[in-house]
Amino acid sequence: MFSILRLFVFDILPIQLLLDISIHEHIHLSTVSSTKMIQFLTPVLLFIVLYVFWKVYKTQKTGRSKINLPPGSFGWPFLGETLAFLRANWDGVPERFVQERVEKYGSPLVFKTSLLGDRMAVLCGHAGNKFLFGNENKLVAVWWPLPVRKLFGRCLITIRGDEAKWMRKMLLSYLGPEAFATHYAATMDAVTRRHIQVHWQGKEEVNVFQTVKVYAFELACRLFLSLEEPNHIAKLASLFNIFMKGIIELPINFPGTRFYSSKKAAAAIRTELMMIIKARRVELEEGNASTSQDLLSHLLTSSDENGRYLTENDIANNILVLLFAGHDTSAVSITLLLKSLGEHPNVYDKVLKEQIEISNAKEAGELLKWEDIQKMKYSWNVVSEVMRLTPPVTGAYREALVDIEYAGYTIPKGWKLHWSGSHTHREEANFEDPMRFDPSRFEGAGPRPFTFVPFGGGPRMCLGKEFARLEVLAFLHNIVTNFKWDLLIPNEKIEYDPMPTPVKGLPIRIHPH
Ligand code: HEM
Repeated sequence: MFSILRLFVFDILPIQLLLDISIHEHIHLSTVSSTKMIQFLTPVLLFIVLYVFWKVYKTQKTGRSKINLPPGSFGWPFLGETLAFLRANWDGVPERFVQERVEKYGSPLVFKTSLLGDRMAVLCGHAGNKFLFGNENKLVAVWWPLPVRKLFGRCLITIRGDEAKWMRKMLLSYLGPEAFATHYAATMDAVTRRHIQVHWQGKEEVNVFQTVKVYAFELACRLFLSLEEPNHIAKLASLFNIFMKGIIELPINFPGTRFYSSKKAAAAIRTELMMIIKARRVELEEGNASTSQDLLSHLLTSSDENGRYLTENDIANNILVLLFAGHDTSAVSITLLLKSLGEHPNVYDKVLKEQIEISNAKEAGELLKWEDIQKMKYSWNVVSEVMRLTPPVTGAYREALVDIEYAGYTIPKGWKLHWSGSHTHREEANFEDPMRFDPSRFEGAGPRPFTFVPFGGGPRMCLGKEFARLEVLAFLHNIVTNFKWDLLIPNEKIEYDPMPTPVKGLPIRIHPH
């Protein structure tokens, strides 16, 4: 967690840029004498001190300016209110940061703060979500912290405007509901069955999070790249674990830092992906692969209406993003789902009943179809209630493209904006008795628009929503029809790092039916 803090603190100062530029990869510290070291560091430190003073001056100046900024506080110099924000996450109640300020400033629709090293406006509640989701590319644009932008290169999440719209359309032609869900339900079911056979059957105890992380990665490798060979997947998975560690770190590209290792791992994954891409191109040309067998074939053979294709680099970078965005999110959702079902046996019984009805209507051994997924209504309400109480992605960020007038205040151009699903999902105004676990909230018309936003909304809504829905439901179907389970640590604490996970990974004891 301290790595996140360090990232945020350092992100305030462009020290990382300085270090990135001035400490070249080939300088080995051991060969530099201490005098030389002092000579080198003195101007660097001087620069930092001057920069710090300049930044304080600028922050205070903005605070005194005539612009009618939203209520709120920029907190401590440099740190802003990042510590309070992180503390709420560490305590497992991320919504507290927003709630305390909403109460303090008299229920505003927006308040100002300083987070992640930037001045920021937090837009509260469903009105804030509606405003941000509805103004993408007009008043606001998606924004990710520096290490993310540096590590991923040109891909969907690091580009904006028309180019991003085009790239999204290309990816959605595979991942969208019509294309994806209708064709890939059976493949997902087959992979899930195999996973359960290998990792669950014959076991007495399972650590859910560790196990479903393997499942989510294998599934993505299968559906994106048709990779099945266990050693190949394991090699990619281990590179991926190193890569993930640098995403929320100081972007110092120097041997020994996590960012450096992450960048190297990203380069190795890209090399691997490029080899797979090139081999596939040959297979497609020789008729040894089908155009619809997976995401890769689809992207290599699909063009837009003007005949424009994604480049091989674009494909490699976007597959990297999809593996990143779709890996832990699904694993977290499944883990929290199993936790809730372990805590609410009556809900488990109803889910089991629904899933057995679906199984009974099928031939022995027949795989799930899209129509079966459509029948899992109660099960999806349960998943939705789990994501309402503990959204795997607590919120996201945007950047103001112009000065924005909102709720009677001005949010200056360049400020960052934050929407918080974890706060909206627990507001009394949106959900009666919000802390109660109650899947029936999603029956009928369900929650009001913009009050339930686990996948975000608008043009930047989660691209993998259908993938995630299918994945979680296919897993749920197979797990409840095979097992019942007890939680080995009742009320296991959830920590956010940055996604919500039970602190011990949810160890359970499983009982086959
Ligand atoms: C339960 C699982 C998941 C949850 C809760 C989730 C949540 C989210 C949220 C909240 C966003 C929007 C962030 C924003 O407003 O900027 C997002 C974006 C995204 N998600 Fe997911 N996600 C999940 C699974 C997946 C999967 C399985 C994939 C890939 C197959 C995926 C790919 C993406 C991508 C590429 C974006 C960026 C879209 C863009 O910027 O245009 N997600 N996700």
